[in-house]
Amino acid sequence: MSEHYYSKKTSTDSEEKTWAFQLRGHEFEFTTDHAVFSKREVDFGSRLLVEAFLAPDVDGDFLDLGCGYGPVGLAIAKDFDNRHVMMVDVNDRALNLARKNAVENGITNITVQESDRLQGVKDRRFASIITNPPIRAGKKVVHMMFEEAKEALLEQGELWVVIQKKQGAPSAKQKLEELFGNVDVVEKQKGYYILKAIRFD
Ligand SMILES: C[S@@+](CC[C@H](N)C(=O)[O-])C[C@H]1O[C@@H](n2cnc3c(N)ncnc32)[C@H](O)[C@@H]1O
Repeated sequence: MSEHYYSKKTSTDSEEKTWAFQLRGHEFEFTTDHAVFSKREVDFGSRLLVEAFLAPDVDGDFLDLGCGYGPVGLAIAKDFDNRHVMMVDVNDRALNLARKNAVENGITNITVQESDRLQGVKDRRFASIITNPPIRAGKKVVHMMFEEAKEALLEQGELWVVIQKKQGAPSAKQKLEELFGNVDVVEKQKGYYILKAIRFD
């Protein structure tokens, strides 16, 4: 059976690598491994998302949905140390790396937890949900994530998404418009779109 970064269990051999990367003006050391998304450097889209992100007006925790080895949630947790960042993923290896990367970078205002979409954090509400979604898991899964994200946001909470035009940015934008009644293209670079939708009801 083929193995993907969105699989829950990872049987591929482990070969951890550690490298440095700067995000939001902070120097990080990330450890990554086989069968984890973007293992050689921080993905261009994730970096664009992290750099574009602004805290919402509303108080509350943040959620990094599909955290992988942790670059998005950890960079945001570092910069907003008055907020708590919940980081979730389905992939066990990614979750363990995210925990390790939090420790190695001295970041404590986070919780790393297994969750299929938002099913594992059903009782929680967030001020911002930030995601580089698992395109390869399919449009149905990604759009379900958007639906569940809307329900999990506080009033005036914000959903931030990075998605490439060729991987479905137009249909993601349309889905967010339908769900939230608003969507903003915060940034566009090299075919990557940063979309933001605000929960008003
Ligand atoms: C495009 S990657 C982004 C990873 C990480 N945020 C980064 O920037 O490197 C999407 C992530 O979503 C995770 N994922 C796939 N299906 C998921 C699901 N049903 N629920 C939660 N996370 C999922 C994958 O394991 C993967 O780590």
